[in-house]
Amino acid sequence: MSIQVEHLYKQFRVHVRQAGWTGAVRSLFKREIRTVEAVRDISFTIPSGEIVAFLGPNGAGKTTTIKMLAGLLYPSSGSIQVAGYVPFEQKAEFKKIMSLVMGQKSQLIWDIPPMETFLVNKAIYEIEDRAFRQTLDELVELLELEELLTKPTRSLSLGQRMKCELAAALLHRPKVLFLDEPTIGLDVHTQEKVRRFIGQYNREHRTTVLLTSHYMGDVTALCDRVLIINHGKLLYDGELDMLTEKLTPYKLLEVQLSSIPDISWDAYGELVDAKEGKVTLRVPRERIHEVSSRFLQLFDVRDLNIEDPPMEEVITLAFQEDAHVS
Ligand SMILES: Nc1ncnc2c1ncn2[C@@H]1O[C@H](COP(=O)(O)OP(=O)(O)OP(=O)(O)O)[C@@H](O)[C@H]1O
Repeated sequence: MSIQVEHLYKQFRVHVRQAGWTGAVRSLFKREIRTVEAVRDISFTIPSGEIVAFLGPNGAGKTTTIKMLAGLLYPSSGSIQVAGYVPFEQKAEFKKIMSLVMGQKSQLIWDIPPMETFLVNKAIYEIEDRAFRQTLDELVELLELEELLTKPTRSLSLGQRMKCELAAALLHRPKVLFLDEPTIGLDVHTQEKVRRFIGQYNREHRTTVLLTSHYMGDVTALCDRVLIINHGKLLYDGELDMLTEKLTPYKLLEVQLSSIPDISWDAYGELVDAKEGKVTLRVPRERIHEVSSRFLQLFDVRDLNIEDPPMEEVITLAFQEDAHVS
């Protein structure tokens, strides 16, 4: 169930409000309209069963794109096919094979327990009794929902509600899943649980997943491939590892020594920090083995650690206007 997007554009026409009350009065007679180019010429393909991260800073165009993929917004131009369907045609069969989860919006009915929303979804998606029971049992086990099913939704914590949102979205066994910030606001432990569930679900059911998240932990744990968008344009489509290598052509070498010698570290790399016996250097990727061996030969090394720069650093660089990532 692949996703194909070609030359996708979305413009919004917004009324410009003038400042102050005289401006407001003037706007009544003469409405000034501005065009917001939210998505500008985006093309990509996601093969069936793949899980891909869709990243970009605030206002980059992620939600707008996802809403078009889920059939909630009309594109201004370009084409989209999701599992062979044109989303904005809103065919009933299309709704049955996809699901959209938005971390900021709830699809659960607030005043009743999640189980009742699940039953509403059963009716909407025409899920047979047996299939419903089976899927529900699996989701209750994987997401540990047992205790939550009959509590009023409004009394659930954010994390508990998010797990129920995921279950509600998956009851009809969608083949394509759009997840817009599924871990937003969750504590680290619940984030970890939710992302583990998404990974497991994707592997077991070969669901195609497009995921947006501002948490790099979600991305590194779940996705090999990332799409990066900024100002509505696609800046990068490729492997996360390649992006890291391109943007940060160095590794971090941390060495714990018995004591820090009073020498220049220039011959080893760029010094980041040196305190309490620990030296941290930025070392070009191609020199990392040679530099680590030299350390082991020349110094009294107690511990040595080689790491990629933090993903947040890579992504911050990737979001920059002039990042040469494509
Ligand atoms: N309904 C709308 N009317 C007018 N402008 C809109 C509308 N929806 C989105 N926009 C604008 O389109 C641009 C892209 O917004 P979008 O919500 O897609 O960004 P995003 O990447 O999802 O951001 P965030 O990470 O903050 O959720 C922004 O400039 C936003 O203000």
